[in-house]
Amino acid sequence: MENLRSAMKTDVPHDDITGIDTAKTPLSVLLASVNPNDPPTPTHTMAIALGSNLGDRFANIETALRLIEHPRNLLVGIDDAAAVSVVNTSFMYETAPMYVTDQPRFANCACLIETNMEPRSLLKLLKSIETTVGRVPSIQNGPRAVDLDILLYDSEIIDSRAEDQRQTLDNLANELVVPHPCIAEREFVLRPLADMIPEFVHPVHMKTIRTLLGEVLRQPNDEFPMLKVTPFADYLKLHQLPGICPVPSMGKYWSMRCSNDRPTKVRMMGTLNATPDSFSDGSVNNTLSAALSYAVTSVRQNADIIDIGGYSTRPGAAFVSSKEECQRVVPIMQAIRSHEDQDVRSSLISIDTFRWEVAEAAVQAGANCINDVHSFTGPEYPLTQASAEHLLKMREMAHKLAVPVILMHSRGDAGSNKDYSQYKGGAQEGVRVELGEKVEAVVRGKGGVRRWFVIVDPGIGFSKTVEANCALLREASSITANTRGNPLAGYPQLIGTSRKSFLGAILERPDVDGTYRGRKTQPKEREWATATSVACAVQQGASVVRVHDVQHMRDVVAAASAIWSY
Ligand SMILES: Nc1ncnc2c1ncn2[C@@H]1O[C@H](COP(=O)(O)OP(=O)(O)OP(=O)(O)O)[C@@H](O)[C@H]1O
Ligand SMILES: Nc1nc2c(c(=O)[nH]1)N=C(CO)CN2
Repeated sequence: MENLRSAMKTDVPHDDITGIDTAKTPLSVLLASVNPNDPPTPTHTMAIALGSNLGDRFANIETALRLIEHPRNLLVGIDDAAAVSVVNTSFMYETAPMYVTDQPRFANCACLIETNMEPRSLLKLLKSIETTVGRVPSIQNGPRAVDLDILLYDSEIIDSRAEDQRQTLDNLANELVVPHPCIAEREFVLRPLADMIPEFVHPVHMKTIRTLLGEVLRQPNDEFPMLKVTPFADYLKLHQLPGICPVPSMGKYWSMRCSNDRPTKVRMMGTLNATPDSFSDGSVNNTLSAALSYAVTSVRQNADIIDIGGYSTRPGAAFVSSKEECQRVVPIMQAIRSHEDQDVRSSLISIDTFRWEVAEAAVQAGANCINDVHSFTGPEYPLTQASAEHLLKMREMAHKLAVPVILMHSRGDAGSNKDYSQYKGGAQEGVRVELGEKVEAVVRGKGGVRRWFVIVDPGIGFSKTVEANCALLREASSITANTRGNPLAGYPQLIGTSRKSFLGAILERPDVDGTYRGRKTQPKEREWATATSVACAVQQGASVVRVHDVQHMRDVVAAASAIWSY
């Protein structure tokens, strides 16, 4: 019988659960060389379902996960060698309450852990975590701050009840039944499991998780449909429990439909370059008041998030130290957070940086999300040992902060002498493989970033030819398509085309019959071309478009969303 551990390898090859090795790709080899001291693999793999429908739901779940990662904080007298590592997470979902329907919607997800603990001790640990997070006794299937269920323990079948008590589910209190007896009827459990172990064969039903999910989905259901969500962190409001890092409040979130992985609403990211050499707005925003005024204007024009960067990614941009980068962005975050207008003060902000120290300073100053054009490996390309070390540092920081991360495909900084023509299998396949490998390294293994915090970006305009940019854009939905073996399957996607030079290159071309000879454009003169590319991104199912001119692109997003019937 296939066990849980090998099921984890099904879709993407991995030697071990840390997500490193086997494929012998450059990044995996580099990571293994800088991270040789992983603890010996504990003996058991277990799947846990997490749910919450009271209080700060996503923060409750994050708190529970942190407590799971530190079992000795809670269990007195527990074996000193007890070890639990969260090694994989699902996406996060918002779901209609099942059974007792008159209660708030749930947040639901699942994780895989590796442990040397026995199932009974784990159940005790989970019950104690539920209490610590704030669960109080209530009606059966009623509202709760957090619920933690053991879904699977290797491929074992366990039932602690007496033989004659096993006919119903009425006698479960203080007992242990594994696999959890309700898995097969719960979409809110099967979807998260399918994100991680779709090919795992349920040891009782003898069907894969994918098959069980298909069966549940075929049943008629007129409930509120399950949504996939990205929660945002707010460091100005913290939940503090002894023994674990503070957990940010997570009241705001974006959502996608599970039926077609399209957003319930396409989000607009405004772009604020706090750099004197920015390619698109020169030094205009390079003062605190000008930056603040862009932020205020964008919020009033309905931007959903503002991306603030202090280090230009423009080809040939001057080096900026991390101290200088912080000095450029942190005061802007602080000014936004103390603005008199409540809408501005509470707007979502993302920090555009590839450096962990800048990201952390910005988040502590009020940024809600990290946007990294090098998807955690830093500016070097080809990847080196320093890239692998960079990834581990970024990952540790993002894991600790529990904030969303936008991971963009690029091949390092936009230096000279780089050959961008080589994408094995074409641009789509190249991005899926290269970005997919990094995303896997970020999400999987002990200390990984929760899957629900990752947004992917194909990196239009970075390390690609004009033709590759066009091809990526017109087929962007295939990058995150739910096809077997796609490491980017199901992730929300951000697309940034605004004013980029591939649009400039297109506008410079003469038309086919030569009646129009083309013209050179400044970035600001590419707004109509930008509109076309934004419409295409919406049509392709992008969750977020990154733009400069929020007011005009809002109309484009509204019209394109209506045409493609969101
Ligand atoms: N696999 C399991 N995971 C968690 N609890 C279990 C499991 N099997 C049996 N139990 C028992 O179920 C009892 C009720 O747990 P709990 O109050 O969390 O149920 P619930 O959350 O209302 O329902 P459900 O577990 O169906 O989601 C606990 O006392 C526990 O001993
Ligand atoms: N959508 C949803 N419904 C539920 C859930 C849950 O986690 N999600 N948990 C329950 C009892 O454990 C009862 N009903």
